Amino acid sequence: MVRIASGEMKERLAVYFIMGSQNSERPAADVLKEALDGGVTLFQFREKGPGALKGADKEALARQLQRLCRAYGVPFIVNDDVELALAIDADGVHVGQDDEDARRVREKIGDKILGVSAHNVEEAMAAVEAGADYLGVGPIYPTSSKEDAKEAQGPDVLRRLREAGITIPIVAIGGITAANAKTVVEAGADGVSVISAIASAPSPKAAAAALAEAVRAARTR
Ligand SMILES: C=C1C=NC(C(F)(F)F)=NC1=N
Repeated sequence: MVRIASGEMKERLAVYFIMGSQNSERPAADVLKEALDGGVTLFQFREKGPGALKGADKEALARQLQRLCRAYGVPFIVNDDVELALAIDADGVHVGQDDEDARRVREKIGDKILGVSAHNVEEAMAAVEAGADYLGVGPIYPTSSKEDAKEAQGPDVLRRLREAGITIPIVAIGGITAANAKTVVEAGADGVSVISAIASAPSPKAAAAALAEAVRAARTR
C-alpha cells in the first residue's frame, strides 16, 4: 500500500460526513446509508460525548458502519482511536491537536490516511511536517456538534493558510451547510465536513446530495 495521492485526497474531501451514535436519534447505520446514497465521499466514525459507546459496543458499531462504507467504496476513517483503527483495518485516522502526536500516529498506521485538525498556520505547518494527508480546519462557523469547540474563525483562516503556501488538502469544518459550502470552497477548502447538516436533516440523503452539488458548483469557478 502507498500513501494516498494528494489529488485523490482532495476528491475524497468533497463531502466528508462525520458521525457516531450520539449524533442522531436514528440508528447510525440508517443515517449513514442515506448519506452514502446521497453521495458523501468520505466518512469518519466519531464516537464522542456523553453516552458514547465504549469497548466492544464501540467496535461492533465501527465494524457495522465500516461494512456499509466498503459496500459504497467510501473510505472509513476513525476519529482519535488509533488502536480501534488498527484493530478493524480502517482506511485512516483523524487526530486533534490534543490527541496523540501526529508523528507517532503516522509511525503506527503506516500508509493509512492521516488527518490532523489545525486552527492556524503554525499548527498546519507542524501537521504537514508530521506526515498528515489532509487538514481539518475550523470551526469556520459556530457549531452545535462539538461541546468544547473553539471560537468560530470564519472562512478567512482558510485564505490565511493558502496565502502562507499551505498546499496540502484541506477540509473545512464547523457549522457548514449547503448554504455556506460555496464560500468555504472559494476561500480555499477542497471540501466540507459536516455532522448535523446531514445527521440531523429530515432527509440525510437529500442533505448529502445538496452539499455535493454546492461543492461541485463552487469547484467549477
Ligand atoms: C475535530 C475534527 C476536525 N476536523 C475533522 C475533519 F473534518 F475530519 F478534518 N474531524 C474532526 N473530528
